[in-house]
Amino acid sequence: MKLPKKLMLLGSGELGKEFTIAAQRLGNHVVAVDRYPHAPAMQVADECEVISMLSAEDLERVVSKHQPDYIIPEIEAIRTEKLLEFEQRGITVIPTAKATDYTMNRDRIRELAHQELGVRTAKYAYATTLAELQVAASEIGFPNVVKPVMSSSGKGQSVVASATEVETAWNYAIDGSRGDTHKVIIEEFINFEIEITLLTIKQWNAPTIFCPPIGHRQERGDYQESWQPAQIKPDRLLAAQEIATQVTDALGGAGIFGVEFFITADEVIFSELSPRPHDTGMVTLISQNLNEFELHLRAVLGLPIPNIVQYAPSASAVILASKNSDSIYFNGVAEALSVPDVDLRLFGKPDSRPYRRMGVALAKAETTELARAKAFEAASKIEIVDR
Ligand SMILES: Nc1ncnc2c1ncn2[C@@H]1O[C@H](COP(=O)(O)OP(=O)(O)OP(=O)(O)O)[C@@H](O)[C@H]1O
Ligand SMILES: NCC(=O)N[C@@H]1O[C@H](COP(=O)([O-])[O-])[C@@H](O)[C@H]1O
Ligand SMILES: [Mg+2]
Repeated sequence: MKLPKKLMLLGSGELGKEFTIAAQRLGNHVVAVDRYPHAPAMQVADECEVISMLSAEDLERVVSKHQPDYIIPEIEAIRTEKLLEFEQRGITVIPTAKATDYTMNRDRIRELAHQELGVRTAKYAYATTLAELQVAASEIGFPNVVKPVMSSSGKGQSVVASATEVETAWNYAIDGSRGDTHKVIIEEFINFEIEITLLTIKQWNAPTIFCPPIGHRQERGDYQESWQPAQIKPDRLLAAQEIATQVTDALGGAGIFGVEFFITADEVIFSELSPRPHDTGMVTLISQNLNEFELHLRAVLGLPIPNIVQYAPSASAVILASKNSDSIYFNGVAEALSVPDVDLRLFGKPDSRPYRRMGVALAKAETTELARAKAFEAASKIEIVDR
């Protein structure tokens, strides 16, 4: 294997930025692509392109122009049929074009896990009209969770407490849906003790390996804080590792996957997975010898991963914007960094909107509780101002 390789990143947010840094540390050439200019990964990549990644023509144009060795999707919203075509033409799509196609929408990956592989998931049904959703809701029971089939980061997702709320949830899901599909998934509400991301590294020519489990807390369907290791019983962890291996084997290829599980008093329930680094996995930027981006890169390029070492209990806490602005400054950086074993990533997104993730605070400590408190404290010291 000869380096450098040319890597084309489809999606250039905070996850892509750290991946680009990891790739360039080993001398690779990165072309960062996204829908808007000055996206985080573009600030550190060798070259960049601003296109609609849902457009087959746009994708064709940039792939023909740059002739990458690898196409590395960083977001879900990509014209995945086109990725299948690139793969047939001999370009390696990470982890596989099939994996990006199956995980673009919630229905295919859910059916693969539940129907083909027999993995335990929340009870679910689909609806394409309000009337269908009302019937499905009465069958699944209350509370339940309604989500657009095409969405991520909690967009269009709501918890429905009773029959009177179904219509509001339907409208919210349709408004929050990516594209023009009017299909929603309704799931039984899982009353979990903890939810985890199991970073699963699938390699070309070596066995699948795992990072210590990451616990996380979500609000509005979007992650607020994560910590590692998550305290779960060894037999639960083993069960999650077996499911993660089964699902990622069915998707094939190589790379890191963020496999999400709900852990209840007596069950391990598969939720969904990202065939790429996971937002909650940003905690590995401080916790491990190799972070999730370095692991992804090594898996993609077929480089060895001799060990994954967790240095100490660690945590991450998000820094969110509160309003629309295109003039972003951060106050409180010095205060946040004055505590030992605390670090920050400020993504450099050119504009903000309410709840947009603009940065993350990272912390290490003697226990996950202390690390969480430190990361939260550091994040709360950062104030986003206009000038
Ligand atoms: N059936 C459920 N029962 C209980 N909580 C749920 C259920 N489905 C989703 N949630 C909560 O909402 C969060 C977001 O849901 P999910 O992961 O399906 O959405 P997402 O939009 O794909 O998020 P992301 O892209 O950020 O991973 C979950 O992490 C969990 O906290
Ligand atoms: N849960 C998926 C996730 O966290 N994805 C990360 O957020 C970026 C989009 O951010 P934006 O919406 O602020 O542009 C994506 O590009 C990726 O880095
Ligand atoms: Mg999720």
